[in-house]
Amino acid sequence: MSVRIVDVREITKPISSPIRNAYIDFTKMTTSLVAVVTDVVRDGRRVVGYGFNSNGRYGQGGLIRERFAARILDADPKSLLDASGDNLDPDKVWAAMMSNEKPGGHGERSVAVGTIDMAVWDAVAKISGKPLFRLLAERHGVAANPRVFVYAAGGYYYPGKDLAMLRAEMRGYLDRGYNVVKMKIGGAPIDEDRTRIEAVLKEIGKDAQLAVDANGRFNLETGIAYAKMLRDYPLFWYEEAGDPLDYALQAALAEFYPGPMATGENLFSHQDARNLIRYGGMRPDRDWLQFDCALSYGLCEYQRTLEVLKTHGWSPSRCIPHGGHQMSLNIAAGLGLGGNESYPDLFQPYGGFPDGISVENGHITMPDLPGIGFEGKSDLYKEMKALAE
Ligand SMILES: O=C([O-])CC(=O)C(=O)O
Ligand SMILES: [Mg+2]
Repeated sequence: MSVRIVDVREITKPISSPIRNAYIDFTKMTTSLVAVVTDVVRDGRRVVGYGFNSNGRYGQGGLIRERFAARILDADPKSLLDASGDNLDPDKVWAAMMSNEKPGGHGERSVAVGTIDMAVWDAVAKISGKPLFRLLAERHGVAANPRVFVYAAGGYYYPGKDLAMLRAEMRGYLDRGYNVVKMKIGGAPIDEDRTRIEAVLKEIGKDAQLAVDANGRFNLETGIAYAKMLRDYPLFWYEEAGDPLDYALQAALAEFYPGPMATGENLFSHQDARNLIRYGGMRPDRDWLQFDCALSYGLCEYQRTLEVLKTHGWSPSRCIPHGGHQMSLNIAAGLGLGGNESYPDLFQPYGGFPDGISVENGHITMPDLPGIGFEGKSDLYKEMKALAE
């Protein structure tokens, strides 16, 4: 059977909203939607793999069109196949994309590559006729676990939002079955953030736990001041206190914050992840790693990151990726991650779960849909189909 990538399409879509974290607002946020079109037909339909670049970085149309899609389409189709010749080899497609790219200084090419890589894995799993999480578990010789922990991320700042609205938002997440919720900090003075945190803790009581996210805003002094304030509360985690690349700051914070900390969503390669593990003082018994494959060269690279973690004594169960997309849900279910982020009210239609999947006791159960499962989410699939079918 011949398998050939006949086209790689990209369109940049808005995912804008008036929300703000401590570092950016999302009024102009976009994402790249990508389709990898193959010549394979399954159940009477052409197999198309889809991907998008999570959130927080902008659309990558320029890089995708000028370099990464072009290299795939220029490659000898046979050089992209696995040993059986019956399917694509994601690592070979990845290598074709990255030919003539120097190491280091990852910039945003990791986002462009991660977006295409998601679409390639979607196509590969669809050609195999399997859900991606089952294909991954088979490849790694581990048992898949379709039940995945998810938490509700929100608690953003936005114009006119008062404590009652913040509390109502968090109550809404509990009502939908979540038992861990997340809110932003660092976008207001520390006393105001303390009041916001206390309001949320009062609202959620014993029903749930609260994580807080500073989005890399703090210098060492402010990060420590917040650590001293936050350690009064039983938080699920204290996230991204300082600049994502300031490993010494992250390490210093551990002296002031005995509770769990989380970071990694803005580290875009296995080399950066390794530096965090080597120099960031992260503690494998309690801290959390949030690398998002869509932003960081995709699942081919994420598997290398998991290898790095293993070498340094970290379990994949300490990873709860950023981004709230179905790709990371598949990795979590297939390779035993600790769970995945979700944004119940944001970044639609891109984030979230297939239709009919509900959160129960902070977990969802993956349906057995071929590929990543985008076809099961009708609002998202409508956008995807318009690009390629
Ligand atoms: O506000 C953002 O950029 C998203 C974020 O940090 C998260 O989901 O952890
Ligand atoms: Mg974050």
